[in-house]
Amino acid sequence: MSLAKTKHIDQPTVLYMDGVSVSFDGFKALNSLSLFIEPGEMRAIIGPNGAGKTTMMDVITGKTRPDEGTILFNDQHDLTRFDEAQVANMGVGRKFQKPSVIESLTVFENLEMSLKGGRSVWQALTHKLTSAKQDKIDEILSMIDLKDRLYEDAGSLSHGQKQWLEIGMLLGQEPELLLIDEPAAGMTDEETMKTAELFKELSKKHSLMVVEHDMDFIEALDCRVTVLHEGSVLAEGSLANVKNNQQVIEVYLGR
Ligand SMILES: Nc1ncnc2c1ncn2[C@@H]1O[C@H](COP(=O)(O)OP(=O)(O)OP(=O)(O)O)[C@@H](O)[C@H]1O
Repeated sequence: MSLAKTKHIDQPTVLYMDGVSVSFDGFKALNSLSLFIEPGEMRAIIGPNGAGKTTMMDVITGKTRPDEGTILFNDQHDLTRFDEAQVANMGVGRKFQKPSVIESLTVFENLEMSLKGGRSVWQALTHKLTSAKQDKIDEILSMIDLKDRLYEDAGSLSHGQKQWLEIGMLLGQEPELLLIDEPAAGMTDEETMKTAELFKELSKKHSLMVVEHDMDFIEALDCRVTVLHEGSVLAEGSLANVKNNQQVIEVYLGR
């Protein structure tokens, strides 16, 4: 039986999770979680502390193995069977909350290092990139708006710029699905809105799952929202829709 036959919906999905549960010492961090993301979709995930948002990203990316449930990438790869490196290679990129750019390297060097396929021995010896790789770096730089900081150390960038650089480094891996954890945390209002614009641009070519608490940012993303609570989906819909949901107000927004 092909894996796709285990799906309970007909439409194509880039990410399909059904009945996913994870327990830590008897406590269910994920409790029969089911959600799916369509190809090319941007989805915001919100929910109170401890709702299971990080654990959900951990099971998608092969960091944590679920006790039960189905997780499919592109309707064909059963992600529960692979480790973190394999899932990343398949095209699922993850950005943790804290930027992990190498501060002593320049913006260019950070990006160069992140490119898929790395550098060949010849390129490393001659310090030359293939024109395809140079084009890729140019494309990423325009996207993250760091063209004029190219040869400066990443350590000299603002917090927001470091986050954008790290997103650029993820793009170097050419992921199909990006999982991004609290990108707006610590950003100025201006950086937050610029990040929303960047994500809208990214969503033209990638599918995105964005975990965030900042409601202004989520409003600017203008996408479907899933509310997690106690390890499962409490509500799903437009932001306006979930904001008016009485249960969502009680467990999250009304606090
Ligand atoms: N390795 C672990 N061992 C034991 N309990 C864990 C572990 N990881 C997570 N938990 C528990 O599972 C629940 C869900 O945690 P998780 O970090 O996924 O929530 P979250 O929605 O990401 O929260 P936050 O918004 O605070 O980041 C929490 O109660 C947490 O304490």
